[in-house]
Amino acid sequence: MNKTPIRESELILNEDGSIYHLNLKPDDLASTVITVGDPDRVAQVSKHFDSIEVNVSKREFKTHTGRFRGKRITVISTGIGTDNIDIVFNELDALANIDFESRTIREKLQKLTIIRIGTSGAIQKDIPVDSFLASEAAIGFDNLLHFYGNTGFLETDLSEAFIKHTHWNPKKSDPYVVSADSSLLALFNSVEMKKGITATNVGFYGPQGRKLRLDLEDDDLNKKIGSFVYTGNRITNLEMETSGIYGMAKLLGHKAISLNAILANRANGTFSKQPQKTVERLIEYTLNKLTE
Ligand SMILES: O=P(O)(O)O[C@H]1O[C@H](CO)[C@@H](O)[C@H]1O
Ligand SMILES: O=c1cc[nH]c(=O)[nH]1
Repeated sequence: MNKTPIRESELILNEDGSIYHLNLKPDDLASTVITVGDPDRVAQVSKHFDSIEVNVSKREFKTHTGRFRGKRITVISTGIGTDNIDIVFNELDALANIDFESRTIREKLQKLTIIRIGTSGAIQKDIPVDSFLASEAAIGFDNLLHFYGNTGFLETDLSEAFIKHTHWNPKKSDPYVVSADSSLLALFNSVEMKKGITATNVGFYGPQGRKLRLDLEDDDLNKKIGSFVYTGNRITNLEMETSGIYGMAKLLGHKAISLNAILANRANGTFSKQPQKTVERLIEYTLNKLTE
């Protein structure tokens, strides 16, 4: 074990001893963590808690830690995008696995259980708005994972087949595929929960094939993504964080699952008439499954 202290420019602590962006101290973190994109969704989750012991905010990162039916849970907002996932996951892991006094990695590493409750747009006609979908795997059109070593877990056969099928323009990115934690996939399984491969992109408009005033590089991108099938599995939905979450969780040794409230159906051109209600149902579903 390397006991050289991590330098002040790498492990950045605030004056009160909290970690740089999240403003949290190690004791503030529960071993079960729910991540949401929208800071307002944090209170939507924690309003179900019996008690809240931590309430901290900085930038887009809002955190509540409390108890739900006796189980200690942290709920934290990541904001939008895998660039924020890099910050949140490195800092959550530091809180769990680095001794802030000695600035060294702990001998015994803690494995966090991380559940994303997010919103997403389906690209398959048969996945209606207001349904739930668990991401069995994520294909990342962002490039976050390529900045790290030890990525032997990437499912390169799938990404190579995808690149070939879509004639992917390499100027966009080098797509990478990471699978979900299988025990969490089983925990959140039910007839209500659809499953599929989630595509994570670097934007909401052009990168997800949305056209307002701007021309797209490839008008057929979503169709090509939607027609890709690999060993019976298809890409079902688009959002902006899951590939980073799955990749960072695998690199750091944590368990992660991404649960999607489907608010848009891009193939049918529809959007939910009750987005808040659908997200609320997914929150209740998640909290119940965590404590069943
Ligand atoms: O609702 P959240 O969790 O933010 O997730 C989705 O919504 C945002 C875009 O509207 C992106 O972050 C996307 O991944
Ligand atoms: O279509 C959608 C809906 C929610 N979030 C996304 O990223 N895309």
